[in-house]
Amino acid sequence: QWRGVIREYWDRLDVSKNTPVITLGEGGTPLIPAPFLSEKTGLDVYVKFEGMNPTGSFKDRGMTMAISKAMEAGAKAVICASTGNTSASTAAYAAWAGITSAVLVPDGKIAMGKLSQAVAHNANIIQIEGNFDDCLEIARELADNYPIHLVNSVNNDRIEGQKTASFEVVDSLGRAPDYHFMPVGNAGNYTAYHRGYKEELARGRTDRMPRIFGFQAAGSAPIVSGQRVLKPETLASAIRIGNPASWDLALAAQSDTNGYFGAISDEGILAAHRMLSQTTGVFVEPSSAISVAGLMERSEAGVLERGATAVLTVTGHGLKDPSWALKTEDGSDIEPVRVPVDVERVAELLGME
Ligand SMILES: Cc1ncc(COP(=O)(O)O)c(/C=C/C(=O)C(=O)O)c1O
Repeated sequence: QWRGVIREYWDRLDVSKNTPVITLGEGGTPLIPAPFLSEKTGLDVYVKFEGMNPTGSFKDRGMTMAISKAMEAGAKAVICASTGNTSASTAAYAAWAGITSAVLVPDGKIAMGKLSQAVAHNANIIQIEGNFDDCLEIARELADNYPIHLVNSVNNDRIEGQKTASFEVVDSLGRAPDYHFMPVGNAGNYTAYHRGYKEELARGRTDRMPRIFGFQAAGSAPIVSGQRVLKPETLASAIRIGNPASWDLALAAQSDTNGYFGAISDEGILAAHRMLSQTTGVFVEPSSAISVAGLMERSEAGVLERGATAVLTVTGHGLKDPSWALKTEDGSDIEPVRVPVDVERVAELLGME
């Protein structure tokens, strides 16, 4: 029986018998072989399906640590800025812990699934008339000046919890992969995977450090361009972030992994989203599909070694933002065919003559 990230990796986290373990059973997510993507790229491709965490995104890994450590420090209230998934996770873990949560979200820019979670878990939700970066500035100010604990990924406890995903990949493969692909918003997750693999290397559980490839949406790619994006724009709302909170840490990680940051267009993200769900049976929110788009782009660029092992982290479940699956490539609504109760008609439609 999986006991959640803190209990599974107790000796690799900064916890003690004084740490209350606030958990919803996060972690232990599937590492799914992807034969279609392997065939297409000539690599051995696996998908780490982080949408299978309790609130449907990888944020739960960091939240179990952030809220547990906050409670250890006596916190009675937590706050976060969020494009959506952090707010859903904060609200859920705070509800279980019986403490108050406040979440600041960019007005009108949060996917319905995520908003419904924050509401359902009774968070104090405030829509800020600005973008995620504005929300984070306010959340940091409040945490500095009021008795409320910040649980964004600027809080190292979040990175600590999220590094456990690398441990699970090494547990599953018996070593680190050659390449790891993931989306990048604040770059906390990029930092966390690097930290996890570095620790696994130091404890001799792997003989290699993967090259970590991080991808941003073309309209919101500060790390790729090297400068802050004041008005980030992309349909991938989870990673619509113009001033990454872990920018410096991610650049340090990039140099240690011979890593790469790339940008993908919104069209490329949606094409990858369709490819993943139709060929690999994994349904993710658009931002997560950028890992697949990045794999294809780097494979077509001819920079990936044939036969190498690649892990793609897909960070959020498709049910968070399902509307994109109901639109065709040209953006028109998909309306499934409708017939009367008539078995011949159905047989005909299914081509069963
Ligand atoms: C589905 C999904 N995929 C990728 C990212 C990027 O991770 P980082 O690069 O560690 O920021 C996010 C981030 C979301 C928030 O930042 C938030 O919820 O406030 C996400 O929800």
